[in-house]
Amino acid sequence: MKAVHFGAGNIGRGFVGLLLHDGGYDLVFSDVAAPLVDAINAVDSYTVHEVGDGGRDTVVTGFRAINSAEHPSDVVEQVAGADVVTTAVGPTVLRFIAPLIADALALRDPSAPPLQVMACENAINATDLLQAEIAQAAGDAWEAVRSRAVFANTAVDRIVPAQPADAGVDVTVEPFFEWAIERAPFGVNPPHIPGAHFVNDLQPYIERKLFTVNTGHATTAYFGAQAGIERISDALADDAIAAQVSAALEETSALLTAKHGLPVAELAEYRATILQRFRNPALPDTVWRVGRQPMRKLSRHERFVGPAAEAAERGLPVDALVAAMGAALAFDDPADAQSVALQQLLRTIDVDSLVTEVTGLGEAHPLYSAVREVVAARQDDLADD
Ligand SMILES: NC(=O)c1ccc[n+]([C@@H]2O[C@H](COP(=O)([O-])OP(=O)(O)OC[C@H]3O[C@@H](n4cnc5c(N)ncnc54)[C@H](O)[C@@H]3O)[C@@H](O)[C@H]2O)c1
Ligand SMILES: O=P(O)(O)OC[C@@H](O)[C@@H](O)[C@H](O)[C@H](O)CO
Repeated sequence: MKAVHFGAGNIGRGFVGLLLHDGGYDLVFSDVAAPLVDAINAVDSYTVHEVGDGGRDTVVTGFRAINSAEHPSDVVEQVAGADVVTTAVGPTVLRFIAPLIADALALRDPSAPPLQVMACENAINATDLLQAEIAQAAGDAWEAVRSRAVFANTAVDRIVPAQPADAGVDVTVEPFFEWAIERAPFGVNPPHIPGAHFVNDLQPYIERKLFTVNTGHATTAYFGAQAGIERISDALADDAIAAQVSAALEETSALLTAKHGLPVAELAEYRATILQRFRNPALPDTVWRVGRQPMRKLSRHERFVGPAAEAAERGLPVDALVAAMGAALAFDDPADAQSVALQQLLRTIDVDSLVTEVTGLGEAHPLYSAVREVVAARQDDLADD
């Protein structure tokens, strides 16, 4: 069995690749970072180090990497003959890999079992997005090739921090992981991924994950950055920040209960586990990694505006989520292109244009005025500087 995984970065090597290896797949990583591709091809194995309570080392073997920028036709050929394709490139990069998958479907033996495609990104229905991009790339050929692949949305959860430059291909991760995958698209032939679980309805899983793990993580990062703290575990050790994070997560949990009927006690336990994971002192995770790309994180269906908008529509509280958005607006990392762009927008466009452009909220939305207030406050702060 063969799997092609796009994006040999932190989660790609430290989680998706690891579980595919455990499932018995020969692994082909595809990436555009030449030094990373070379480093992967220079070794026969790499180690995933789990740090923290119960952590262990696992050695991954049976892989190679292809630079898709330099050798796109090699990647197309590998995908055409693969059983599984996964991605962990970031939701905004899916459109760049879609043409390769579209070309591979055109090349694929029509009598072969369908290629099983799963995007493993932090976004709602990322695989649907990838499928739409592949359809667009295939153009008129799509109808003829679409039956050669099946597409399943997934929710992946494991904290994999940025790796030190001297780590080589090895990856340091937390011990916890969860991978929920839609069952229906595979019929009677799901991929063999030990540790993953297949579910009938992914929406509660992906929303519980994105609106708890990622909302809480980002809230920690943005308040931590504002307080001049580097590490996520240190930020949560600050009582005031921990209280802000808990308050934001109580709001998202209330929404998850109202929307999906998730039990209150179960969500309280889920939140406690997550906060414990963030506090893992052995995990060298930073506010800069977790806060990266603040404009993506502040967009309409993401970890802040997504749950806050639905909560506001239901008359549920949103104050803590809006406060966290205020902290996100102050995230100022010169090394992050979106942070730089956001600070520039805050300085140059009017408050209503900014709310609409960044959050996608219309003026009539019940969340609009609260978000407008934190944007205006941030603009006032910048004007005073
Ligand atoms: N790190 C985590 O804790 C974690 C956990 C769950 C989900 N995720 C999600 O996984 C995705 C990747 O995150 P990450 O932390 O591994 O980031 P990362 O930056 O470590 O890895 C992304 C990789 O994608 C590669 N890439 C960029 N463009 C590409 C292209 N066109 N083709 C092939 N490869 C390309 C990059 O070179 C990089 O190696 C994101 O969507 C993220 O939200 C991350
Ligand atoms: O990857 P992002 O930028 O969407 O979010 C940053 C972190 O919150 C994220 O990578 C988490 O570590 C991960 O989602 C845990 O499963």
